[in-house]
Amino acid sequence: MNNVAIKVCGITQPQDVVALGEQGIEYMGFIFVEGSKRQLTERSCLGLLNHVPKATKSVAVFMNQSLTFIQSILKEFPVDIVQLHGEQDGDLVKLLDRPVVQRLHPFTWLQRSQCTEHSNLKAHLLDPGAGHGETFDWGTHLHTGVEINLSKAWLAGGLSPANVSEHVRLLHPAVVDVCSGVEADGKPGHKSIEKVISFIKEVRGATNGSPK
Ligand SMILES: O=C(O)c1ccccc1N[C@@H]1O[C@H](COP(=O)(O)O)[C@@H](O)[C@H]1O
Repeated sequence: MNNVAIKVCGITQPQDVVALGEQGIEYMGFIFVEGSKRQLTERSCLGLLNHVPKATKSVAVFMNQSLTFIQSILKEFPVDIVQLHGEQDGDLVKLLDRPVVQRLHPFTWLQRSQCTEHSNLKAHLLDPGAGHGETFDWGTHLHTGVEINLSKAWLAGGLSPANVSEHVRLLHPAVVDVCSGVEADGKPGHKSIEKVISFIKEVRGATNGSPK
């Protein structure tokens, strides 16, 4: 089986960036969504990006925000990838000068016809929710006879150390993306490194060891 890369999202603490870097996480996500419990400001982000190792790609997450706002953040913070999480964000993909990961609800992705592709679209992120740990019942759809190939897609939605290996074995995504499932109890934006280590172990155990 091909291996699967890991994105840990919703990081707000410099010490978490350092610890996740030491664990060799491939993608780290920073949330600029207004109203999110993990929302970063221009100021709070400054101290975070400096600690991201070269081998790790940084991802800035936006949802239903203006092009002007997104560009103003990108000007200050040279992140590698933009994640557009809103259902209404499709038109922005081609206007950004960075690779874009575009979130789609799994139902939308399964209908395929609605998935317009642009040259800077890096991947679709299949997620039924927005950082609330909401899961999707992929099993039901796998048994309808419709071909499901997630090998280029990123997968999120309530992933955790307890369920990630079954998702990897069942769906073989390119990247598994986790936010709330590896947080310290009752502390949104603060990662539990024990949970992250256990998540990594489950992902690597379900594949061959290193990322794609
Ligand atoms: O985490 C948030 O607060 C958030 C807010 C708005 C849009 C996206 C958000 N998080 C993203 O949700 C997925 C998965 O989250 P979870 O593992 O189900 O909790 C991840 O891509 C985050 O970037």
